[in-house]
Parts: sequence; C-alpha cells; structure tokens
Amino acid sequence: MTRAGAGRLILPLPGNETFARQLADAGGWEAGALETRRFPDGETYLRILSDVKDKAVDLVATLARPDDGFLRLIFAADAARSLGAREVNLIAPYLSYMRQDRRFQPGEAVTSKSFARLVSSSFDRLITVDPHLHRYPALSALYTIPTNTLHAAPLLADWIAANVDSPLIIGPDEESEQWVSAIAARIGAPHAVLRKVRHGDRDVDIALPDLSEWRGCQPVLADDIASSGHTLIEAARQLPLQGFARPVVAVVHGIFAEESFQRLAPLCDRIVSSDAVPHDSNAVGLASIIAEAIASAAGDDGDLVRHRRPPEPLDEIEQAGFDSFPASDPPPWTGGVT
Ligand SMILES: O=P(O)(O)OC[C@H]1O[C@H](OP(=O)(O)OP(=O)(O)O)[C@H](O)[C@@H]1O
Repeated sequence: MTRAGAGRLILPLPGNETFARQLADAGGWEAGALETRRFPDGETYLRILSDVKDKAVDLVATLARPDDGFLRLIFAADAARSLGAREVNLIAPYLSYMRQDRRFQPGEAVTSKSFARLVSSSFDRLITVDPHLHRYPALSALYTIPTNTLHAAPLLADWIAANVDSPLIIGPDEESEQWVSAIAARIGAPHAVLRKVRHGDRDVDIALPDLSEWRGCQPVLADDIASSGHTLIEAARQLPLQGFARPVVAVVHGIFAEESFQRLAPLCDRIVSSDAVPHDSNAVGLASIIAEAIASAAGDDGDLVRHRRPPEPLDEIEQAGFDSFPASDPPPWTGGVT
C-alpha cells in the first residue's frame, strides 16, 4: 500500500517543464528532470536524471502533436519502471487520438483504440482533462488502466465571469452543449448552440439559429479543441451577420495548427485557452485540479493491478468500429477528408 504523496516524482517530457513545476509546487512533490536528444540517425536518446527508485513517477506530457514525441514518452516510462519506480503514471492534460473513434471508411485505422492500447501497456494510470469523448461514453471504453477525467469548464467559467460583461456562451456544435451549458450554469449566463456540418479536416459549415433575443450580450465561443481552427473561424464569421460584436473565444485545448490562431485572431475580441497545451493564449491554469487528482489517486492506488483489465482482442475492436458505419452509409464528412 502506498501513501498519498510519499516518494512522488513529477517528471516532465520536453516542453512540459513549467507545467510540471506548477504541479510539483501545488502538491508539494519533487520535480525531476530527464535528458533526451536525437542520435544522428534520428533515433531517440533518453536518460532520466532523477532518482526514481521506489517512487511514484508521474510523467507529464501534453499530447498535442503526439507523433513527434510518443516514442520518447514510452521510452521514459519503460526506463522509469526498469530503474525501480513503484508505479508510472501519465499526466496528459491534452489526450491525443480521440477523434478517429470509428472506421469511417473501409481500411481505416481506429487510432483511438490503437493509441489507448499503447498507453495502457506502458502506464499504470492516466490523468487527463476533457478528452474528446464524442462517441465513447468514458475513457474506460478505451483504456484498460485506471483513468481520471477532469473538466476545465468551471475554470473557464470563472475566467469568463471575471473578464467578460454580459456574456452569451455559444457552442459551435451540438456536442459542445455539455461544456457551454456547464459554463453558463456556473455563472448564470444564457447559452446557445450552433449547428455544424463537417465536410473534411479543414472544411466545416456553421449555421446560426436566431440569437436576436441576446443581441446586447458579448458572445463567448466555447469549445473543447481548436485544431485547424475552422470550427471557430466559421462561427466567428457568422456572428456579426446577426449584429453581434466580435466574440471572445475560450477553449480547453488550444492546438491552433497551421497558423489558425493568426487567422482567427482578427475575427475575435480575445482568445483564451487553458494551459493543457502550451500556447500564448493560455489564461486558465490546470495545475491545481490535476494536482488534486494526483493526490486523490494516490490515496486509493494501493493495488493498481487490481484495477487493470486485459486489453480487448483487436478483432472485436475493429469489428465494433466498422459495423457502426458500413461502407454503404459513410458519415457526410468523409468525402472531403484531405
Ligand atoms: O479546429 P477544428 O479543426 O475545426 O477542430 C475542432 C473541432 O473538432 C471537434 O469536433 P468535430 O467536428 O471533430 O466533431 P466530432 O465530435 O465528430 O469529432 C471539436 O469538438 C471542435 O469542435
């Protein structure tokens, strides 16, 4: 049985040092360090510079652009374990590979399942914030290790309450209803949800319902992810057509790929994000809620093996995904995927 906080090392992957320091400070834990670089042939060198023996090691790695750093993350986990860590956890404020959750066209990899199997095979626990659980009920449908799913809506709500007068919280699509309703309820603001049709990776249409009853309000577009940015760009373009001011944008995961931030910014009054993904727009810190989750998990992790379940057979995974969308009836956006 382990004790909460006893022998815990917060160990950041490159680019996560600031967040890891905040976590360590919030929990009163040791912050560690590792060294990693590329060999001339492109392979990864990795060395853990801190003593991990008998400690609970929390590797901190936001997973935006995961293909660039996933192997070194797995190498770090394996190294920590082989150096005697008593448990190795993944703290991933942004959890990648949650959006390809079905085989939309024949032959596609269901990467959310594959990624979950890889993570589950290397870590004892996963702690993350607002994973994109659109068609999955919970991370336990994917991950075979214990997981903690945290929510940034209360923190975004508090930022909006402190910084925006008369906000109207707007979600760009039906799925965002869960976040915008939670934000609106916390601060007593009205909310509305737009209609989105996705045609491809960088191609969405947004339609506004009649929002005239809230015309005096400051629109605040809230969503879980800004990736290509097209969802928010299209929504921000539509609002002035109904006489609204330029919106404030508040997102949990500000990935802002492909210069999308620069394209979105002129359409907005202000853009803010949580620090789940490091970005200049970060205005809402998550370290305190993640530190609480680590401490809470440490209190009941006496037998992590007890929580583990075996991975699902791959055949079942693939069958489940493809049966939901047979080739004769693909979803509408598959034609425009680039
Ligand atoms: O910045 P973008 O590239 O537009 O991506 C961000 C949007 O994509 C996601 O929804 P998505 O349309 O993928 O719906 P899904 O729930 O079906 O995955 C997410 O909830 C955002 O609304």
